[in-house]
Amino acid sequence: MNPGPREEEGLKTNQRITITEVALRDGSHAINHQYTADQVISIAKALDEANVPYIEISHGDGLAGSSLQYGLSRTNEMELIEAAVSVCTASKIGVLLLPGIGTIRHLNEAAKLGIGMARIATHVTEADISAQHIARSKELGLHTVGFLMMSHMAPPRLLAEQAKLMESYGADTVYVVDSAGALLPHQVTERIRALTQSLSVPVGFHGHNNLSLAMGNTLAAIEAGATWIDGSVRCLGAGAGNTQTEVLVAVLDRLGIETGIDVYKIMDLAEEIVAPILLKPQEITRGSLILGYAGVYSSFLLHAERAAEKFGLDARDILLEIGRHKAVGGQEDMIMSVAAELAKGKREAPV
Ligand SMILES: C[C@H](O)CC(=O)C(=O)O
Ligand SMILES: [Mn+2]
Repeated sequence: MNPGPREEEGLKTNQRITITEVALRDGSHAINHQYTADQVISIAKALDEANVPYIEISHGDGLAGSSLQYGLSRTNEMELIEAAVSVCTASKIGVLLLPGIGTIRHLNEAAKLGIGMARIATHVTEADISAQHIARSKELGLHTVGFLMMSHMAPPRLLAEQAKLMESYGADTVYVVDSAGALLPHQVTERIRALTQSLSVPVGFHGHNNLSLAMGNTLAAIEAGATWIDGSVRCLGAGAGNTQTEVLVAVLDRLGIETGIDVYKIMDLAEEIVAPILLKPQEITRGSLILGYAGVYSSFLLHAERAAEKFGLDARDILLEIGRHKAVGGQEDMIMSVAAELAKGKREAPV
């Protein structure tokens, strides 16, 4: 393939970027956790053939997320992990674990299936609850990532302190996670810089495209020193999805930044294997736009749309109210109670 002219200047990095594909985990939110084993096998196999280094698979809310609160999975995630491991030769399978939703027992179980990475995710100010999970992941010999969610809710200095805690527990990489897709490029730069200046381990970035900034933010993150980047093929992630992997691979190739991923193969799998399973195209709708605008967790979108239908409300009003409450991941139950309150207020409002 002729990649065309490379950019002369490029970004200020000569580092290789390690990409983690998250459509099989973050994308689970967008399809109501309905992945089948056949879908996971065909996507994982194609990602492996495209030479994607890491593929994350779990319920959208991490190991053991399948529940009434977060959404029931169609297929047991351990079955999905096992199936993916069996078809991958180059790619390593990773899992996400939110302490309190998943436990050490789930991590042990996934490790037995042959995963190569565990990402331990906490709210941005709660890194201290990750200590034992990070330590266990290291004992299991896994590449261990600290994943600081809702990073827009903490200023750079506090974020760096939390990242430092994760590093002290043994994390091999720490991520700035823009769960709400609310960060603007300069805010990504400040946050990534704060981490690269205070950590010795590599820094990663996970974006969401709710404000159409996932790609711009990712490039800002790379320029500020992030070397681990998440993407989802065809934007198959919560809300408007993540940085679109096949586009990112092409952009980085144009910039002369090495990912090791085959550009044609990643484009083909996005088009031929992932696009057909989408419930609807991943675009920025008024609902996903509000997530970024109000700083709300991307996975709350479908929950809010269901609540809006149930109570005859506009999902945007629910999401704005949730944003005012500063709800964090795990507080999905708040969506229904906020909706019930709004509906009550509407009924009682003087006419
Ligand atoms: C559990 C969340 O969906 C993790 C994530 O991808 C994010 O915070 O963003
Ligand atoms: Mn996400």
